[in-house]
Amino acid sequence: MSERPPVVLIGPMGAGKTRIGKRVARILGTGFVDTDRMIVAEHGPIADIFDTLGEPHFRALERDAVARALRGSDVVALGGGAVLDADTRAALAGERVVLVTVAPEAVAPRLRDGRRPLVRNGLADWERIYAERRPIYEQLARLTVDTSHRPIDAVAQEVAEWSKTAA
Ligand SMILES: Nc1ncnc2c1ncn2[C@@H]1O[C@H](COP(=O)(O)OP(=O)(O)O)[C@@H](O)[C@H]1O
Ligand SMILES: O=C(O)C1=C[C@@H](OP(=O)(O)O)[C@@H](O)[C@H](O)C1
Ligand SMILES: [Mg+2]
Repeated sequence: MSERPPVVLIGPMGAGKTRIGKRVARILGTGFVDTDRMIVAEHGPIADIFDTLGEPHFRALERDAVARALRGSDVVALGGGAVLDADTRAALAGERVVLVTVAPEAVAPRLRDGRRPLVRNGLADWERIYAERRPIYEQLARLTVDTSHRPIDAVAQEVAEWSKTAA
């Protein structure tokens, strides 16, 4: 566990935050935390939380998970909507925040596993949600990497190298 604030991956659903975060941590030889995985471990599948308790309840669980993850983790992948929370945005300001992006045509096959309740009705919803959040992502990010046409390993390597030089 590191004394410095973590490297934090943000960005739209299916961009690769979870996969890349895990690889970055492996390259750096450090720990990794995914806030969605914390929520699933503690409260069950995300789709079930949305269906039974609603999105506001999920966001409250997420806010709590993010606050814990940011304390003392090395690499953290957030869920795509975590930055909607003002406390989370304040905590991320000026930190080593990486925006992971992807083009609609590349993300479409990645969203078909049915685990993301907000995009059950298809790509148009993904595009609308991304457009709404894009200004927030871009304001917070100090590095942007696109995963549409590059293998996960190459992107992870770039993020790991950058994280060593970023104060
Ligand atoms: N170049 C790539 N970079 C990142 N993820 C990719 C890439 N190509 C395919 N994927 C796939 O995209 C899916 C979504 O990745 P995930 O890390 O869960 O995204 P997020 O956490 O941003 O929602 C995974 O199944 C992953 O294997
Ligand atoms: O963008 C969002 O609002 C969400 C993104 C998901 O995480 P990923 O971005 O890792 O898919 C997950 O937190 C939930 O389905 C809601
Ligand atoms: Mg994820």
